[in-house]
Amino acid sequence: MGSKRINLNYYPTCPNPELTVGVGRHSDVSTLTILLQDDIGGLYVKGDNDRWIHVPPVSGSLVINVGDALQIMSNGRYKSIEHRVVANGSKNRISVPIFVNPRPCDMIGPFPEVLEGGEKASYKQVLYSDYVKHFFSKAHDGKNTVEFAKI
Ligand SMILES: O=C(O)CCC(=O)C(=O)O
Ligand SMILES: [Fe+2]
Repeated sequence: MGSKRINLNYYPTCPNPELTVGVGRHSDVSTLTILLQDDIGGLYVKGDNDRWIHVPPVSGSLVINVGDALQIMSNGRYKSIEHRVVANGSKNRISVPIFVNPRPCDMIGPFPEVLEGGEKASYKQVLYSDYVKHFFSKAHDGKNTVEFAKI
């Protein structure tokens, strides 16, 4: 299913990383994101107790992040991961995320198979392009975008 989008992210050295937002906290709108990062580091995910956990670069490995579309389609079984990027004080950083997305024209909502045992839907059907438009209509705001699809 769907469309793929590849971004090439370049984070130049930042003399005052503590005063700068690399990428603000957000969850991706994808189903899954496959991320290649170089050896600099700076990606953090939100863990239990709202603690930020650094995702250390591991040579030859990819980071797989769950996105909002999969959270919605799985009726919350899989939770999208909130993450952010902190700039580096002495080195440039590059990352290459591949966002595996539904197609813009797809309606997304909990899969019928997920609800067939009588589970109540937590999300409504939304046009994926509307969901993405909503995401880009505002500043990054943690996991608030998914509220757009909440019942
Ligand atoms: O640079 C990274 O490690 C992550 C970038 C990111 O979160 C994004 O492009 O959505
Ligand atoms: Fe992201």
